[in-house]
Amino acid sequence: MKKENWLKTLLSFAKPCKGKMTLSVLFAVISVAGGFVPYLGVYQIMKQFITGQRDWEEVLKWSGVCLLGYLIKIVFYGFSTVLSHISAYTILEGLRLKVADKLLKAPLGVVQSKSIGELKNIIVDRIESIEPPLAHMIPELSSNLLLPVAVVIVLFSIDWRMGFASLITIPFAAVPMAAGMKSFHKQYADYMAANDYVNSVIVEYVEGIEVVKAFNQTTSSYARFTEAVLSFQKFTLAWFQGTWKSMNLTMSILPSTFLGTLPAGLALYLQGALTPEEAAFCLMLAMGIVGPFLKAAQFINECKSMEFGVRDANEILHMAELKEEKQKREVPGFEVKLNQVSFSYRGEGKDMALKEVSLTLPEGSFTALVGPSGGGKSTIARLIARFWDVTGGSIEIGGADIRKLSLSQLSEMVSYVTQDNFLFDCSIKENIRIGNPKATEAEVLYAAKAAQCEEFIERLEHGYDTTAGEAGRQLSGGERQRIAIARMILKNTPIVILDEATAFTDPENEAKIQKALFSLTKGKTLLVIAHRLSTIQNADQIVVLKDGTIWEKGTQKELIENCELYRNMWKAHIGAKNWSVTAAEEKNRAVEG
Ligand SMILES: Nc1ncnc2c1ncn2[C@@H]1O[C@H](COP(=O)(O)OP(=O)(O)OP(=O)(O)O)[C@@H](O)[C@H]1O
Repeated sequence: MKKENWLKTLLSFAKPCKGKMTLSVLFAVISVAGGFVPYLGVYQIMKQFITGQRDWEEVLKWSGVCLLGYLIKIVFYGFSTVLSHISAYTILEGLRLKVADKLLKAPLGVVQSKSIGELKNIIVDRIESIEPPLAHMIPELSSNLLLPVAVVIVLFSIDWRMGFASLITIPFAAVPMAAGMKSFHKQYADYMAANDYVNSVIVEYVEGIEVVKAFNQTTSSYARFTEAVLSFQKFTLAWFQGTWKSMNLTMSILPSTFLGTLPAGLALYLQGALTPEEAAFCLMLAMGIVGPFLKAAQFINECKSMEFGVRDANEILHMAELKEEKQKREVPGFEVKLNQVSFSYRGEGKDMALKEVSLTLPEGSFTALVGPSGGGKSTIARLIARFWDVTGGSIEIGGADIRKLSLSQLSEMVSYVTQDNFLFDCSIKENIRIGNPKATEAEVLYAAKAAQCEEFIERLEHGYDTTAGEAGRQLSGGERQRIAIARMILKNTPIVILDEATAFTDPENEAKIQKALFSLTKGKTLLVIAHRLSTIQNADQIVVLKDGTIWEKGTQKELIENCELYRNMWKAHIGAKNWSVTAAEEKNRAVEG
């Protein structure tokens, strides 16, 4: 992966808010300048008293100046903060959109090589962790750094010895600080790795809670979970124990500026080099150096968190993309052709899921893929939908290599319904509308009806407006599949792939859906993967796949006559069907008896 500087990446997303960021810096500087005015005001007031003038008008004037300075500081700090927050959210928005876009453009395998926990960690937590430092850095870091710098400059301008005296604690504090920071980057990287691990184990635990409940009765029996939590706790404790001494020492030495300024101020006053008001002013100024400086030091941690956030986001931003043409291409037909297609999920030429498969799905025909588990049926379907690119050979639609089409053009041509049907947390209606966001209400209802969804949707409390989350567990696997089929019907593409699309549906509904599907897909290039062979017996061609190669192909009649593998599969299917009918009859007889 190409390594890019994290700051460069971050700034590349800052382009739309460059003006706002510049203004934010400018306002922060004005705020710092405003914050310095009260120091000068207090000095003038002090002078009135120390010199014995006590001109109340002067005192009142300088009090007003202090108040004005303070107001300028607050108001401009507010402006700066607002602008820096707007900029931070703009940067985060750009980053999140780019990451989401990247996930769509990357091959599915690359995305799936990361666990859900890992992805959630990057997209939700890491990117979110960039926001607070980003939003606060400009106003806070500017004031917390510029103010001490300005104070030190003023101290030097009053007397260079007072300037040095105010910095006396720095070399002493630097020693323990350097010791504490020695392995900061490595420790932080280890902390992030430990954090990632514990997060991904927690997400895995929550995702697999059903299995945990079924096979382990208590949390502690889920060893991986407890071990991960414990090791994270141990790691953080060890880190804290390794650094608290040096950090506490630094924090106690650094603010003790009086150790330098008090004796120096007194000595210079006694020598006559400083007037009493100058000496008092220097002592007052020296006290204002360390507080902001320590606050600025907190940003070291925040900057690291930002660095790691951007670095991890960068990992996604630099994922390999499926190459695509930007321009739409004229595709004369919808015949699908696999030319010597080979494919390995590992991309290294080993564990070939498909080996030089050549197959034509004529336009408007119905092809079924059958065969033993692991034969490569779903792989063919995924490759046609271009979730991955073929390792060898090519796939054409209407004579055009699908790698030469844009992903959106391909998506307009191909619908792919799988066994895993994800419902987004919006209404059932909106979930169906994903198939075609421009569909009218009537079209959505029509698709739902055709996919036999109406009966169970009407059962839900808010019908079509029930959110998928609300419907949640109320929806069975078969019902979810029917929603996915409704999406496909609404999408209305010329090529349709159904990968075990009705596997979870009960036989009665399956028959109805099949009927609807076959009438709705008439004239389309249809590819069906099914284990229930009775559902595909009328296919124009049935392709038997075994071990990544085409074992045999033909019509149902031809295969029963010529292909022993298919014949056995058919017998097993019919046997299972007869068995289930007989079992049901026996059960009925027992109930009646
Ligand atoms: N995401 C993946 N990563 C790695 N290997 C995979 C992946 N998906 C499938 N495979 C492997 O590729 C081969 C073909 O799998 P495929 O899912 O295409 O078979 P199938 O015929 O559809 O099986 P089934 O009928 O069980 O769904 C199998 O050996 C499988 O283990």
